[in-house]
Amino acid sequence: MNYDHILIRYGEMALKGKNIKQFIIKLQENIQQKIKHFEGVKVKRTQGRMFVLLNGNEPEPIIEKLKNVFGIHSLSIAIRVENTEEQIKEGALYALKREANAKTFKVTVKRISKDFPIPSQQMNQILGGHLLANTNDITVNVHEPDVEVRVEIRKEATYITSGTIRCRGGLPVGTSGKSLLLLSGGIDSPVAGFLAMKRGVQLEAIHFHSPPFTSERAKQKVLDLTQTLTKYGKSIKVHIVPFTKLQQEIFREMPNDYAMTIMRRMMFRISERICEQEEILSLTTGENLGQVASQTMQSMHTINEVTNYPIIRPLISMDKQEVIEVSQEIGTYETSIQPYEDCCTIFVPKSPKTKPKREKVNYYESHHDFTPTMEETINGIETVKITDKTVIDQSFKDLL
Ligand SMILES: Nc1ncnc2c1ncn2[C@@H]1O[C@H](COP(=O)(O)OP(=O)(O)OP(=O)(O)O)[C@@H](O)[C@H]1O
Repeated sequence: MNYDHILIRYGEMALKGKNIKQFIIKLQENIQQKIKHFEGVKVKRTQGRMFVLLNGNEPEPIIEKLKNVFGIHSLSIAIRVENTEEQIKEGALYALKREANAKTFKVTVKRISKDFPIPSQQMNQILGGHLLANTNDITVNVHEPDVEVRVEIRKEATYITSGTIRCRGGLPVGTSGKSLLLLSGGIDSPVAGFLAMKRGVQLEAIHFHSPPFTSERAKQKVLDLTQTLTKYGKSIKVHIVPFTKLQQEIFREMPNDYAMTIMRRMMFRISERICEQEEILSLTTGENLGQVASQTMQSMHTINEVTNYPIIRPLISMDKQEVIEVSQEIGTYETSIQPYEDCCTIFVPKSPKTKPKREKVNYYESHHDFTPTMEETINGIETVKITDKTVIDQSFKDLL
């Protein structure tokens, strides 16, 4: 007898009424995609649960992958036995004995298929007695057991587990549409992307760079961050915008204290063009309230004016320290703190307006035609698809 399945629970998704089927199919697809490199592994669905059939594979490396699949609430290693009292007893004993350090246990039986003749409560007692009789130094504790042996008697078979691993929850990536993440090399925007993905959003990313003021390393850092994000979803397309000429024109032609606001408006305008081209319905940024001049309420109001697209700002209510903690946990922090320049910080004027007015910005913009440079910039955009297998190093630029 051996653990041969991983049982997957999908919490919040169970609340989605009529759409549940579509969510479950997407979750199954995403799981299959993440573990397709393990030979013989299969993902199966039954009522309210999903199972990974291990087919001889060790469970641990597969669990490591599954922990990062949004939509999974928790999982357990399971053993599948036939629906007979003897088999279930044997399976429960195996599951309990695997927990070598446990001093107390509890059995919880769920009889989902009424084809099985013994009611749950009675089966609880039968199994509790069997486990006590066949083990030493372990007692029952129904309130705070070291281990809970869970027995689910289903129509096709019984699944027995003895531990629960909490996962990230959220919704399967791809069930909430696509968003374009404005990705800098900083700490915040990768976290924003991660949190959007957690709500089922599939990402593409856009990065503005300004060579020679920003280096090849700075661009590569963004690709590295993107690759880390693919751990939590699918491959991600990154659109790299050559921003130098337009930025220089903005800073040359516009009043210094309004240049940053106008630059941000250009970033949204260009992002919108990518959205149209890629059929993306929203933008996602790492903006927060009140951190810097471009993130005051007044500033957001003025910058937002140029787009009708919804802007998702997952970090809006978070403290910087909270954002840092998430970035450390998801593995983007160490890359984000590498000291490479960002186009938006290189060109920042000494004293940008913290309360830029819409009328003034519109007035300034109407006195200069940015269209030719804007079109040239858009024509120069390069797109690269990053998967969790993409090899990114200095020579990567040759692929662009
Ligand atoms: N070079 C860039 N390319 C794409 N998006 C950018 C770029 N620079 C900034 N952004 C977007 O604008 C948001 C606000 O940037 P800003 O530099 O004001 O704040 P930040 O807190 O330093 O953000 P981050 O830590 O993400 O760089 C970023 O979170 C990101 O979404």
